[in-house]
Amino acid sequence: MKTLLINIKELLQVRELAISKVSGAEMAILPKIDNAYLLIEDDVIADFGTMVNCPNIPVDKTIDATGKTVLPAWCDSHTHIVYAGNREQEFVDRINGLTYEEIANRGGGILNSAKKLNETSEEEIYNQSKVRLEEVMQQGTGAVEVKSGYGLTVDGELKMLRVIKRLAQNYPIAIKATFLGAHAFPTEYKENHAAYIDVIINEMLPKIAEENLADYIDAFLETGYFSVEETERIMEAGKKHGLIAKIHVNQFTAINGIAACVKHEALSVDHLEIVTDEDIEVLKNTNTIPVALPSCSYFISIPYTPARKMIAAGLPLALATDFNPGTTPSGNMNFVVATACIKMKMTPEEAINAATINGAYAMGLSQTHGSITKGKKANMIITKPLTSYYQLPYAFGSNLIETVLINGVEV
Ligand SMILES: N=CN[C@@H](CCC(=O)O)C(=O)O
Ligand SMILES: [Zn+2]
Repeated sequence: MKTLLINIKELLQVRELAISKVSGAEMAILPKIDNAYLLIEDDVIADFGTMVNCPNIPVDKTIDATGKTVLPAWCDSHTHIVYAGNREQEFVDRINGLTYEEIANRGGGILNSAKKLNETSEEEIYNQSKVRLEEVMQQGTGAVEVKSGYGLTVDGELKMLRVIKRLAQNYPIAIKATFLGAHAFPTEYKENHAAYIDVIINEMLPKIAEENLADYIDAFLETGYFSVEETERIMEAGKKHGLIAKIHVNQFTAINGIAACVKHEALSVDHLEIVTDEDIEVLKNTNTIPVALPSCSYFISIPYTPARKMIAAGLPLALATDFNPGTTPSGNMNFVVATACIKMKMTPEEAINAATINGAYAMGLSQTHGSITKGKKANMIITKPLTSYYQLPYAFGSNLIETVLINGVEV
């Protein structure tokens, strides 16, 4: 099957050579071809260039993209798409003055979602989650990481990971699964953290490895959740089962967690709303990518990740949604890109790099996703006619996407 896109006004994120990520000043550069064509063969990008060199070959389908922008589909490297029910009541409680922390201390928050998840059947969780997955695909996401972490019991965590596996089998979008048993301490382990960590390491992890249910391991490294030492135990145990770390850290407090993640060669450190100079220093010249989640900052009114400071220090930065029922009930990467520009002062070029190639890197997919490169998956967004790609973050409330292709097929 051959599909030819012609007359593309702007073809963005064109990388002749596959790169793994962009860092620091490189993030301001978004290579593009004006008046371009792009050839898709089956599920991969076969060729692209300027219209003057457009091949005159028989194809199965031609898409005329006059006036439109084409760019790689978003790569959302941090989500909790699989959950049961919602937390609308906590949303209203926060409007009425309670904080996220106060709600969590009353048994709400993650423990509220865990209760709902353990009371809901696997089939029902699958049905609720697939609606969200279908929605984010329509919004231009072509690769996504999904975490467990609302089970907090052996059965609950396995149930979540099996749902993620089933979604990966049934949908064309690339899905990476992350085991987040260390998301919160269940009430019965509140006074005995070591015992819950033993359950994670000795009961959950071996079963997850046996069924090959996860690619990565995560923990909520935060004051009141998992300490640096506890998270180190989790990362070490994960590594023994071949699971690389991607860690929630520095959401509310900076407690030297990032240094521990770098020491354990984490692929990514995510949230980073609170970042110290030492945290930035320790990330320099490492393979660990920081991931910012601006719609979480927006939704629960916490600081935004200091992108300017991090990029000025030469660091790479990825953007992701954090789609979850508590702090970010939205998986819309278009909103994330716009909010990064509006609130974090990232340029459109930096934000698009962060949401495509760097997002792909943050879930180990940059060899196949995140740029317009021959041989990569034909995952792309075709916009409505735009004056320029600046409109994507500028017109933040408009749906500017006309078509989404995943593996070369319209979704
Ligand atoms: N911070 C930890 N985990 C999620 C929120 C969990 C929840 O409130 O359900 C996050 O990334 O924001
Ligand atoms: Zn999260």
